[in-house]
Amino acid sequence: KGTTVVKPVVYGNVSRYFGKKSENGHTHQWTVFVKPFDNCCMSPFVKKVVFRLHADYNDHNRTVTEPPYEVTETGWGEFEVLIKIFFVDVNEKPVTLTHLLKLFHTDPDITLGKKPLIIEHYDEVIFQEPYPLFHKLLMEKKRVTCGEYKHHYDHETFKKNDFEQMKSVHKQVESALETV
Ligand SMILES: Cn1nnc2cc(CO)ccc21
Repeated sequence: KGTTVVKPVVYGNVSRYFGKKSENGHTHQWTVFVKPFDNCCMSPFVKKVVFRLHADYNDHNRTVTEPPYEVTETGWGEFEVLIKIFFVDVNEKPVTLTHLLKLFHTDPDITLGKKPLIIEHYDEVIFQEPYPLFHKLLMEKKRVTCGEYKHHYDHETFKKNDFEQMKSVHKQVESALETV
């Protein structure tokens, strides 16, 4: 039958300049996250999310086992964060999203720390023919209890970058469905 379940997610980071450099050289506080696009809680089908930070951070593999799936830190540099989502069904392969942490922006209000920088990317976790029990968990539409998420898309960026990305994701799904 080829049942396909699609879970839309948003991942990225928020960053805020301290307004000055602190004694340890850190200049920004940031939060990297992954959240459901449609505000349906991910906890029924997500076992844990591991955020792999830059190797120089203490305990650079941060494991989060319940929502909100996010890590907040301070620092001075931008680097790639690996976001690995593990599912409650061990037969389902974990999904790894890569996000380039962004701290800096040309907008003076952001540079001066008057407002945060918000970067969001859209993607979809696609499950092909999940086992019945897991399928049931995937279809549970439990509303998020950790407060409604607001998506602060930078619409230009979303339309330009993520739309291209989305088209490629759909192409993958179509070709995968052809094989079944
Ligand atoms: C690359 N980067 N940027 N900011 C950082 C902070 C730490 C922890 O002190 C380690 C690495 C960092």
